[in-house]
Amino acid sequence: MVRSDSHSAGAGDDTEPTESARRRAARASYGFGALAVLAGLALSTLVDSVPLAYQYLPLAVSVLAFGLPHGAVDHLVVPRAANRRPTARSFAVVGGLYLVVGGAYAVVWFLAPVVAFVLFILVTLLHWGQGDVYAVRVLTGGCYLEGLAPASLTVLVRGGIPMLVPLVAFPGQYAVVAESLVGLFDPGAAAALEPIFQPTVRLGVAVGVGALVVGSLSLSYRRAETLEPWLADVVETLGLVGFFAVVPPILAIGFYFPLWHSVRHILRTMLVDDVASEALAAGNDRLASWRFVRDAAPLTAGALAVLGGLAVLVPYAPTNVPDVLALYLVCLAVLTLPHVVVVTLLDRTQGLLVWSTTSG
Ligand SMILES: CC1=C(/C=C/C(C)=C/C=C/C(C)=C/C=O)C(C)(C)CCC1
Ligand SMILES: [Fe+2]
Repeated sequence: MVRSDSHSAGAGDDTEPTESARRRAARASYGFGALAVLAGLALSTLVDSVPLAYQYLPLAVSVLAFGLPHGAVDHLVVPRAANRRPTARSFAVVGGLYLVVGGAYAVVWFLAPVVAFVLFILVTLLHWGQGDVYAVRVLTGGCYLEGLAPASLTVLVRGGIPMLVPLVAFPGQYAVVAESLVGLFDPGAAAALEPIFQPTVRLGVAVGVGALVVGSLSLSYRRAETLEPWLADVVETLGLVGFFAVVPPILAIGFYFPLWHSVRHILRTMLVDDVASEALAAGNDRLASWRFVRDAAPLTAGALAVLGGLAVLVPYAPTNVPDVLALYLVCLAVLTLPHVVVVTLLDRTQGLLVWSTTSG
């Protein structure tokens, strides 16, 4: 099931991008990440005077820029990573997966929106954590994440920061967003979430996230052979904690989702695409980007059709900007569950699945 070269994520076979492509991707991921964090921090100093509706702007832009498109090449990535040509069958498998898993989860939103919302937070936590484990291991070269314990802790830390720090720091806005998502299906139901916004629960969450950060970074420190990747991990982790503790969450997620999570995944898809990877290695970012845009365009349109379908089907159609963005988030939720399956298969194909590594 797992190839023998799994430790080095496929090093030495011809599906592996050249080292210079990987380094260029790493630099781009740091650049966009720093942009997200610094822009968010800079803007958040002005945010008190900016109407809430404008805080939704970056999230709205992510519909077309990076966010929604980042999953729109899911039908191509696994065959490409395995050095196979995508076939009609592989398209059908991914299409069927989206239909069955996404469809079933959409039904949960209609029948039990509070359960669906909590699931959304948990799935996002695992998925964003999973994405950052890839980035730390492959882009930053953090070999210390091989093995179940350090990788799982880093998943929880990197995904827990965007999903849980805002709950501690901005419970009011968190509750408003939760209400607007759940309210598309059942306006009264969100009251069931009230306990999670209580001070004692938030204190527990804060202590838990703090312990995970300290535990995870100390374990990684002990396992790191060289200090540099670990230091980069520390800077990113603490930078994200500060970012989500200070920047109001709608704005924060609006910067993080496209410019951090999505950009990193898009770079990953470029590295498994021979043409884009060679272009990156040659410094031809335009060609690499064009390949991605071309590959992602059809299913980005498909995702917009899902958004349109949901707009028609939800019992309480959106009437204002926050509700439209709530609808977008529900659409993301439904598309993300099958996307997580594809990314997990990609992890497995690249020998990065935490429970398939043999060391540690
Ligand atoms: C906007 C927002 C929230 C939730 C955002 C989520 C859960 C986004 C998920 C996006 C995904 C899964 C993208 C695909 O990779 C919170 C945390 C409730 C806090 C208030 C602002
Ligand atoms: Fe993703």
